[in-house]
Amino acid sequence: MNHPTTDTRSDTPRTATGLSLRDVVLTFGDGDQTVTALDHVDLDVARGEIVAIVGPSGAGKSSLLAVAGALTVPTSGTVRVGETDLSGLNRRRLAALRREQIGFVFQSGNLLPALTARDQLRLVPRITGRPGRDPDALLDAVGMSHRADKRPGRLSGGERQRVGIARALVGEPAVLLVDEPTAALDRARSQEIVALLARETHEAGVATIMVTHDHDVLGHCDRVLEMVDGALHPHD
Ligand SMILES: Nc1ncnc2c1ncn2[C@@H]1O[C@H](COP(=O)(O)OP(=O)(O)OP(=O)(O)O)[C@@H](O)[C@H]1O
Repeated sequence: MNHPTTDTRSDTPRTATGLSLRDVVLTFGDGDQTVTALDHVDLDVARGEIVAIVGPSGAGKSSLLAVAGALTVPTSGTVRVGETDLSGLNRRRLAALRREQIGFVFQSGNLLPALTARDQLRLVPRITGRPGRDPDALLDAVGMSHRADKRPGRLSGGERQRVGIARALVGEPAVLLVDEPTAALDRARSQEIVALLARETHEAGVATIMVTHDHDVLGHCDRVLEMVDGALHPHD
């Protein structure tokens, strides 16, 4: 990440900011009951960079993903996805930005039970209205081309997670938000999945934030930050 490079697929400079949070505060409740979930958070994630967020339960990691993913409007501060300042957008435009610019990967893949792996990916362009990446090429890239015709019930946890990653990337998002991707996986599978996330982040030029409790996988990430009481710190 030291040298400005150009992503082969999109011509997006690796130094371009994919996601930017400035002085973001998120509080819940009021008066004596106020909880500060995010406490003046500043964070820039470049296109082609994967940043891991660790930290204790209740520190604000899920809140960070919710704000970065345009699911929760912060109490104050600025969130930008690419060049777009989210504070200027109404609910309809926020929903459109989520569909078009943000990919989500959850703990267990969150796939639709009735659809084959290929059809999970084919559904995305119908929702976004944009062609996106070729489903078969992307399934190949995540090592799932031989399972493309299988439904989630016939796939292992690691395979489901691979399909979930491919589905999150098929719409060519600017930002990828990943919540505990290895929670349901054994150690070897966890390493494979985070290595895959890092490789796809670099190759697709997406700005990735991964929340994890799994310290064994941090070596795959470009940066690691720790969240404590709603504030971000460098991780030793
Ligand atoms: N909807 C809500 N209403 C009130 N308080 C909330 C709400 N969502 C989160 N909080 C509080 O905000 C703080 C941060 O919660 P958050 O879920 O972001 O932490 P976390 O780091 O993701 O925790 P975990 O690792 O357990 O998932 C906590 O004190 C939590 O209780």
